Amino acid sequence: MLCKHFPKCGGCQIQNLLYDKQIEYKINRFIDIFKREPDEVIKSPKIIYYRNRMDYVVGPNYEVGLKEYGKWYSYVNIDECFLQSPESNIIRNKFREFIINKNLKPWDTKNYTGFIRYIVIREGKFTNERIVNIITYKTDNLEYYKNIFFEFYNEIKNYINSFYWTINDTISDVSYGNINYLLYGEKYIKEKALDNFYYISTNSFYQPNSYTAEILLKYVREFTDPNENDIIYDLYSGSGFYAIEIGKYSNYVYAVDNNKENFEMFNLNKEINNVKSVKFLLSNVENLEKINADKIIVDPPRPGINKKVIRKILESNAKKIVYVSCYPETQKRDIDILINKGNYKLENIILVDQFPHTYHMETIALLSK
Ligand SMILES: C[S@@+](CC[C@H](N)C(=O)[O-])C[C@H]1O[C@@H](n2cnc3c(N)ncnc32)[C@H](O)[C@@H]1O
Repeated sequence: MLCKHFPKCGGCQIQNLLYDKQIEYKINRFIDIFKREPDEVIKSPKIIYYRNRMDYVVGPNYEVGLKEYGKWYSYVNIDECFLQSPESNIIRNKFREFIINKNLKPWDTKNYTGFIRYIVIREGKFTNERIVNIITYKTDNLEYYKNIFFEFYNEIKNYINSFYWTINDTISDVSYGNINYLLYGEKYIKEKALDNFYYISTNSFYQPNSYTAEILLKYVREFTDPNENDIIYDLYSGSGFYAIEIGKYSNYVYAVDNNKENFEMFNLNKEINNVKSVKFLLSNVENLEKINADKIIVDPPRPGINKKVIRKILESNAKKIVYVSCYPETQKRDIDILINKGNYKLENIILVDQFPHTYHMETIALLSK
């Protein structure tokens, strides 16, 4: 596959390599960082249309697509992308046509003018449910725009289950905001991983590749090896992706995340999967007083585990740490600290190709003592 927007588009960086060569590239990157080979390398079951979320940005000249790699003010007007789905292509292209026809002004990140900022599409690969969210700057004409957006909804309604409008009234160039209107359909969509269902809202966290997400879940369960009486913390838990699965086997599971939308989804996830015992602590992980755990699952954002949190993990003396990461450089840094200061041993580390055609990878490490 070589998409016509490559290499300008920032969505994929190594699409010019055949898939096996991409894997080779990632193994070499892994070896560079960890100074050892991964114990296992797992390819993505799907290499096109694998992403369940795309945040298409709107540029000042009615570009709708992604940014050029590393350039915050260069927009790639995309009419075909192999990352999400054919339906996503249709919706995005119709959206561009719509904002042009209706003369809706794009937001300009340089001059802080305009209105339309992003269109975010999320979909459940195994449920075929889809949520569309239009992100704009603020307006005094709420009802007027609700009616306009309803016209767009009518154009795409056959493809979606849920239609939102979010207002980001700040100058930050982000695809979320604090005012959310459900304009049509279901409040949330669902995705399936192994035997579990997970609710997804406009901005709750869900692993972006639904196919490898199942693989992560399986390995995290296997590495954690949960027993009935284990006390298990799932740090940076999102909406409880791992905690819900682990909660089927252990009675004392605590998920910790600081995002309210994740908390809301967690409560629904707990219900739909009938996992009663798992508890959610809505908090910054670094604010936990103490981590009193036998086993810890940790899946931080790119900067890795906060220093205070590392200290608390070391103090916990947990016998197993399962460390999932989307940023191997910070994971290596943290693993070294855990090994050197906590006497942990790196038992296993695997590479999962969660992001085909990009140089990103997911890694899962099992540390124990
Ligand atoms: C990579 S995601 C992992 C989510 C989850 N493990 C999953 O697989 O769905 C990182 C999560 O960390 C949360 N987060 C970021 N900083 C945090 C902090 N300081 N304290 C608690 N949660 C945080 C985010 O809300 C996000 O859900």
